[in-house]
Amino acid sequence: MKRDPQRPEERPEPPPRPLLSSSSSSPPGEAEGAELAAPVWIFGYGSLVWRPGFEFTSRKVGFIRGYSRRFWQGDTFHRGSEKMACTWGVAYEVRGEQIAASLEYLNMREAVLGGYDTKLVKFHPQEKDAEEPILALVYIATPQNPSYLGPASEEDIAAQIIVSSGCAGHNIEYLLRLADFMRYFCPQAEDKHLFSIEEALISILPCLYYTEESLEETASVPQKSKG
Ligand SMILES: N[C@@H](CCC(=O)N[C@@H](CS)C(=O)NCC(=O)O)C(=O)O
Repeated sequence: MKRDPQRPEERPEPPPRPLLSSSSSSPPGEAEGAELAAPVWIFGYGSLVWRPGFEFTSRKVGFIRGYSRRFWQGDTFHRGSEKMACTWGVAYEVRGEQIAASLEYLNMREAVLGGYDTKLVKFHPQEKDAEEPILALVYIATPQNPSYLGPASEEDIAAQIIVSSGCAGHNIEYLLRLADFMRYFCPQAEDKHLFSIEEALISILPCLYYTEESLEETASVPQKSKG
């Protein structure tokens, strides 16, 4: 059972408006001048940040308000607050034929296999001159979904991540790639939960991160002679 982030607490959002209002009968992407049709934005905050798995036209780093990323979701397939919480991630712009293709792919990956619900949220691009927030689709796990594991200590979550892997790879990769994304693309953002789990994981597996001290300690330990 692996843990990936989802958000059990959420602020009541306004009822979602229809995502794609199209008067044409043909599916999105085949309508006349589909490339001129309005784009759809999809926000990722977990593996979608570093493994979207679908074709997109552009992407932006930014955040959504009212949600907190929590590793409280277990998954046996892919890798086993009321202050204004923010969750940072990546929003992908899809256009034309990318819309149907990405939604079909994500419905399987996120909803059918992952137990996530879909919601419309306001995405705030990180760019300084970003105008208005962008309406984006996000896949969110609620406590009612079958893979919900609920709150646990960062140490327990780290211990579970260490022993979890699945068809998409090891759960350690999931955690470390997400922590790296936050460090390099959103250094100003806080995510105590994520980095406490990473810290707990490194303290359990010091081999993951060699430090000067650990190398010196290793060197000073007398090697048992074979034989
Ligand atoms: N919905 C979140 C989490 C997505 C996520 O991690 N979903 C799992 C399925 S439950 C997944 O696709 N895992 C693929 C992987 O671990 O590479 C996001 O927006 O990134």
